[in-house]
Amino acid sequence: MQPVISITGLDKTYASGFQALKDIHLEIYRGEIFALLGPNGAGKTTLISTICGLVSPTRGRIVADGHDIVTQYRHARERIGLVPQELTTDAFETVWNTVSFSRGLFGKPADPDHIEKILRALSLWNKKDNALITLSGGMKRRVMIAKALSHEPRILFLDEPTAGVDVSLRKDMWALVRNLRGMGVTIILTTHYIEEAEEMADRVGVINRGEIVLVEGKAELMRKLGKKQLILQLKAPLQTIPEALAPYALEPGAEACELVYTYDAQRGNHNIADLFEALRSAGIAFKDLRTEQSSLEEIFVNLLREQK
Ligand SMILES: Nc1ncnc2c1ncn2[C@@H]1O[C@H](COP(=O)(O)OP(=O)(O)OP(=O)(O)O)[C@@H](O)[C@H]1O
Repeated sequence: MQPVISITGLDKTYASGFQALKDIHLEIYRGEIFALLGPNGAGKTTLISTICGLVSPTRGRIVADGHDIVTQYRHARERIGLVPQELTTDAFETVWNTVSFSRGLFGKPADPDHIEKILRALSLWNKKDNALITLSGGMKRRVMIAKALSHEPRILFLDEPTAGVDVSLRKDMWALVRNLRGMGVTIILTTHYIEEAEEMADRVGVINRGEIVLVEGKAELMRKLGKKQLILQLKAPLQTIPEALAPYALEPGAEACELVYTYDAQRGNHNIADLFEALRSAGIAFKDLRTEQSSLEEIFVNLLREQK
């Protein structure tokens, strides 16, 4: 796949001496939704601010849509739209003016048709003459996205797009981001909501203490690291687990009659047929069963634990 952003050997040390990014190598592919996931203070904002040219790299190189972000800053920046965490707008300005003005800042000629298209796509068209101060929080956030899209960037950064946004609005935002990808925009979002990465991303990059710990397709990540559990509901509670079942490392479940078998979902040889046979031989009958797969949340927590 073709990278739209290539980062090689990127370090960032702030003036305070604090090293916020350590030897980052990362490629973002054209047309994907990439979620940069990490705990507070991991370096997510520093990384996207560096790609957007707002923070200068200490070492390393970043190329955005074919342009070096340091030596060809203007060209690189033109390709990029950034929706920052904080809403930075003039509260008394109208939606239309805010978005149109932003396009002008990039030296692009006025294009009312384009502005109309994005306002409609973001369900803001009927608010175009409203002052920002009269809008709800969710609408203001959408204005920030419209602003970032006003100069027709190929790459859109969303820094914590749903921080402090309630659950139903969060779902609207996810649908919106998918729509934007449908329009051909590559999307990089930062989040510490695992649910958000799980819901939206094609690939997930995990950053912790300034280092990229892992980059993986979301489905692969879940498949690779996800443990699966088979939960058997027994007909009668077990006092002890018979010796013959020891190889399966069975554990009692949350309910009295439950027995849990944990296996690696990726491996084909997880012996479930053998387990059933062994249960039958031991005279243990079950009336129902279900499987559960670990979520990205559990995977993430385990990853960070391993790193310590
Ligand atoms: N201007 C600065 N000078 C010194 N240190 C900074 C500066 N900006 C950020 N840092 C530090 O760099 C680290 C990474 O911060 P950053 O904002 O990139 O993290 P983050 O992953 O975006 O966190 P959050 O999820 O809380 O937004 C933090 O320890 C932060 O205190």
